[in-house]
Amino acid sequence: MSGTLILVRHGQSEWNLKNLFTGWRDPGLTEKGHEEAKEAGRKLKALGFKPDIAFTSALSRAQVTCDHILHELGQDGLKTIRDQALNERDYGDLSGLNKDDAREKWGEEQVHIWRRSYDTPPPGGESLKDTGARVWPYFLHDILPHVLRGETVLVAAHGNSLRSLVMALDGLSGDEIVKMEIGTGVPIIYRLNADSTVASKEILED
Ligand SMILES: O=C(O)[C@@H](CO)OP(=O)(O)O
Repeated sequence: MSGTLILVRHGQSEWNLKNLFTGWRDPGLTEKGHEEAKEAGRKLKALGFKPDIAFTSALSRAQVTCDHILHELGQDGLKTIRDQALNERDYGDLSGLNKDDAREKWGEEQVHIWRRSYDTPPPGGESLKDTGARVWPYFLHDILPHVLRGETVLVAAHGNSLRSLVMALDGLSGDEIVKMEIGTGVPIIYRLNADSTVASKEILED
């Protein structure tokens, strides 16, 4: 067995609440979102987790979530690396549009394909496959070596950047990933084997 990888999607953002496609836009967290992030930190603390390093995206909702978690853990100031490789999937022309308005305009099925399919990009944006093509190499090169050294690594990122990571870690197919959702502020704990395969996975839901 090697180390531990803790994945957390940011708490609820202002645009999650308003039901807008967000992607690379940069809204802040709602009150509920701040609370979800703190609660994630409290859950991790109760279980005795103590990250050695943290990674987050270039977007504030993930960075603030990361800060809240580290604060709850009593680890303010822990080395934290911010990189846009962990950003949310770029929603292209859909960014800023209301998801219900989009369903009315293009139909329920088309919008679901843009939101959840593996390889169909939204207009002008990234598919989950495109997202994985930047998340996975970054994970392999920058994050995984820490886990394989036996460290505990916190990654605070986004629904779809984390879906692409979970897809690769769990070996899910393009069909299986369609049904997979990641909740805001819900930690996912992976223990990895020395050969980087998954030894165990636990989702810290309420
Ligand atoms: O708008 C977004 O960027 C994402 C995550 O909030 O939305 P969806 O769940 O529709 O992929």
